[in-house]
Amino acid sequence: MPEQTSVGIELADVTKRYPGSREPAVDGFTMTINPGETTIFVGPSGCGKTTTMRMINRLIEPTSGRIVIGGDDALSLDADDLRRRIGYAIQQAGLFPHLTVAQNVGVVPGLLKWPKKRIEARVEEMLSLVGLEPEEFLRRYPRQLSGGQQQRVGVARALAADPPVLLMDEPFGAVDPITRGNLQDELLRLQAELHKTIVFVTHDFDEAVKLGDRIAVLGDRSRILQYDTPEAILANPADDTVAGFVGAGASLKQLTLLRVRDIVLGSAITASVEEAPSSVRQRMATEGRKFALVLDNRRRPLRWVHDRQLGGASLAGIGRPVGDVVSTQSTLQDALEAILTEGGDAVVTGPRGEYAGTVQLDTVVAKIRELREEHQS
Ligand SMILES: Nc1ncnc2c1ncn2[C@@H]1O[C@H](COP(=O)(O)OP(=O)(O)OP(=O)(O)O)[C@@H](O)[C@H]1O
Repeated sequence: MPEQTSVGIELADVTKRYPGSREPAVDGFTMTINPGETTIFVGPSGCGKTTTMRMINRLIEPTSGRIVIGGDDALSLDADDLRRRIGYAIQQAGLFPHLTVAQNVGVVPGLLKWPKKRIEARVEEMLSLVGLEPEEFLRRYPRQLSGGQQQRVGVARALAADPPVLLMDEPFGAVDPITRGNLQDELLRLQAELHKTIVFVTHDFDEAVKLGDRIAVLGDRSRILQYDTPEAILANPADDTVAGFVGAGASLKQLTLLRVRDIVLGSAITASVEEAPSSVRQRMATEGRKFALVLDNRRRPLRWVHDRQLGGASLAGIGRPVGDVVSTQSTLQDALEAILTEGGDAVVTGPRGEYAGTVQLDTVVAKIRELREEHQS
């Protein structure tokens, strides 16, 4: 397999029949997995996700079919050699309990006969990469780590030999929801830097939406029910089974994929604290607006004022303080939350906290409608 960072994977008519089983566990599976992307296999328990994934590194030997990784026929390579070139992370980390963290992370580089010094340096680099302080963790044993820390070590181990392909089988399945969210965020951060070809198995559709560039929704015997981007699957599930799997609230889930920078911002009537209330009221009347946004002298949003509150001599201290603000990086879900807590348009601020525009409920609704129409075939 070439040592380049991005390699694609082709599976052609791959079938697995376990000895003694009448039905194949995977039946004629054909898929192109794009290089440098995260592809998620998602589907109900027992549908064949793990079997399909493990055939890629030949932890399970296919009964028939072809698997090509980065242009090489995986089935004609030496299986041990192949496995050393593909990172593998599993649920509960699967660390060797009698080896230290350093030894666990160094396993594959050791098998590849890297010099000792290079392994040590690589182990430290990998632990830092997954957010574990090397000095603190190198000499610990897996039982001396929390579940989340074990998963991090598992990811560090999978990445240690810098494999172009990473297989991850429910790697965050055994930790609490908060740790799980953190590990997912870290994987996104790592992948933005590393651009590995990742195949990730989960039965959690929300995890698939969050992490996947592409999602394959699998049914019985690994039949591909839909294989597309998260946006397209949410906007237009291929059939009722996929729709059932996507679950309730598909439109709300779409909001987690869109950012404030993806929509056209609205504009509020703004006023500086020094401006005379009467002049603000006049501008509001001209534009037919009920509310204006008061900014401080660095254009940071302070308060919303209603035109009824503009009878006095100064804007200082009147109106309702702006609570939740969002940035252009925020998701539309964050913006919707802000709209709901604020009870009106969400205020968008720039890098220095300065006012940049607003997000209106109508814009959010229109964006979802637009996406749906775009993906309607
Ligand atoms: N070693 C084996 N021998 C016989 N049948 C097996 C073996 N391993 C798995 N199977 C069967 O193959 C089918 C697919 O299993 P697989 O583990 O690939 O599913 P999965 O989608 O990963 O499930 P889960 O989400 O529960 O892990 C199941 O019906 C399972 O019982």
